Amino acid sequence: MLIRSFTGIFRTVRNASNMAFQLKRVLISDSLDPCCAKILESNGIAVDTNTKLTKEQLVAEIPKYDGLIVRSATKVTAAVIEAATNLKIIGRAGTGVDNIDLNASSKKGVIVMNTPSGNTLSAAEHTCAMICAMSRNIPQAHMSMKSGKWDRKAFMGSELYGKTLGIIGLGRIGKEVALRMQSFGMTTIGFDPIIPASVSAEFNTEWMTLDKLWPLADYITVHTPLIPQTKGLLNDETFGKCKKGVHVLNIARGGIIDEDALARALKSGQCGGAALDVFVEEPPTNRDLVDHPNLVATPHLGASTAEAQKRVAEEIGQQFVDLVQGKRLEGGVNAMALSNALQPGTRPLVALGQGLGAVAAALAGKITNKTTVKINTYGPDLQSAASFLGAAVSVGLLKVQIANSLNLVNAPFYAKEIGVKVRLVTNYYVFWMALKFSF
Ligand SMILES: NC(=O)c1ccc[n+]([C@@H]2O[C@H](COP(=O)([O-])OP(=O)(O)OC[C@H]3O[C@@H](n4cnc5c(N)ncnc54)[C@H](O)[C@@H]3O)[C@@H](O)[C@H]2O)c1
Ligand SMILES: O=C(O)[C@H](O)COP(=O)(O)O
Repeated sequence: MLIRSFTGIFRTVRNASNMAFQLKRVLISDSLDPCCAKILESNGIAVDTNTKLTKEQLVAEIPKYDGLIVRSATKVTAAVIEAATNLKIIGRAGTGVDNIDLNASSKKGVIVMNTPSGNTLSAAEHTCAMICAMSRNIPQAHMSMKSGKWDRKAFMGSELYGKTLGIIGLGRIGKEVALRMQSFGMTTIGFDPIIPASVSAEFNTEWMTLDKLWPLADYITVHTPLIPQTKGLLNDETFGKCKKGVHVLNIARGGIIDEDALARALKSGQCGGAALDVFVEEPPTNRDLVDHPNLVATPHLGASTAEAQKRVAEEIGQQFVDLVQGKRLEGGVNAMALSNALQPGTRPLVALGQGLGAVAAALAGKITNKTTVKINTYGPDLQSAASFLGAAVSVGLLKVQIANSLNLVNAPFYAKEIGVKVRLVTNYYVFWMALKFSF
């Protein structure tokens, strides 16, 4: 019995040191550049693409797959995740993961990963295009001409030169927007709770609190995720703190600017113009807002360029392959522990912890709270080894003693090998084992 257990242990140890991640079949349920499927297939992963699934069909189909790749159209709800009996990983070819139920994914042990920088430049350029379009009424003038008119009076615009652009959210896109609009002669100011003033100063943007920003900005653009702290950031009260005629943009996520408050501000003239690429409901049902003459709208096109789509498709495909091959976990949204576990310096210790965990599991039932496990290791970092071991045998039954031995001073930090001797002293027997982990 004990011998059989140890055969199992050695198998587990071998798998653990590979850190391999099996994926057989992936569903791509939103429209993606074909390079993603090619990357997966050339690495032995079967791919089905079906961008027409209804909610119900997705729930019915998902048990066939151990991987799913989406953009923003597919809603990966708790119902989908509950039905997904084989799902291990959800990839988002893009940035926002608000269409994926992260709680349900984490509870089920499903990794969610995104490709947060592949569409940054496209979204930033789209924002700048919207600022220009809005300041010169280009869409309205275009529509007027298309309807056969030649109206040079109705579309008087205003220069951007000398105006102030308030940027809320100074991350990847916010920063690129700042740099581009400065070339028009705009002064950029901004707020972000994480990015400090010293960092925003590096891209010539003065950091300030929102209360200071509202009355200074001629244009306000939001580049944050949609989270409880940013939902309705622009609302009746904050519009009231802005300059009369302020122009606002949302290329980030529907709802950061409260749509009803925006409709009211446009009606009263408190808001002189707005540009929206994203909506609370997509497609939007609030026609009063969409049809307002001072609103410029696009149907969530921020990332819709050939370049961005190629980048995010390639990135998500490669990220899946890297994980399958145990190389790294890039873009993990809900799996920090696993991302860390795949770092080169940590991998040997994780493997050690897994191996020892397997030892503990195999001995479960044969040990009591009187059992002492003495572990002699040689390798780079016994403290970490000890903490991984602690986690691995957190059954609470073992008294663990870690004893240093052999050549530790000269051990390289990135070990190629860790050796461990486990001495189990139970009520009934004393047992020695020597395990060696190679990487
Ligand atoms: N329209 C599109 O097609 C499109 C394309 C790409 C990204 N996006 C969206 O754009 C947004 C920004 O993307 P990113 O890549 O720049 O993200 P990012 O993570 O690089 O930057 C977001 C910034 O928002 C800041 N932030 C968080 N809470 C805040 C708050 N309460 N007030 C002010 N700032 C706050 C964060 O600290 C962070 O610096 C996301 O919502 C993303 O989904 C939209
Ligand atoms: O968050 C994102 O990456 C953007 O909103 C793009 O969404 P899309 O991939 O559906 O165009």
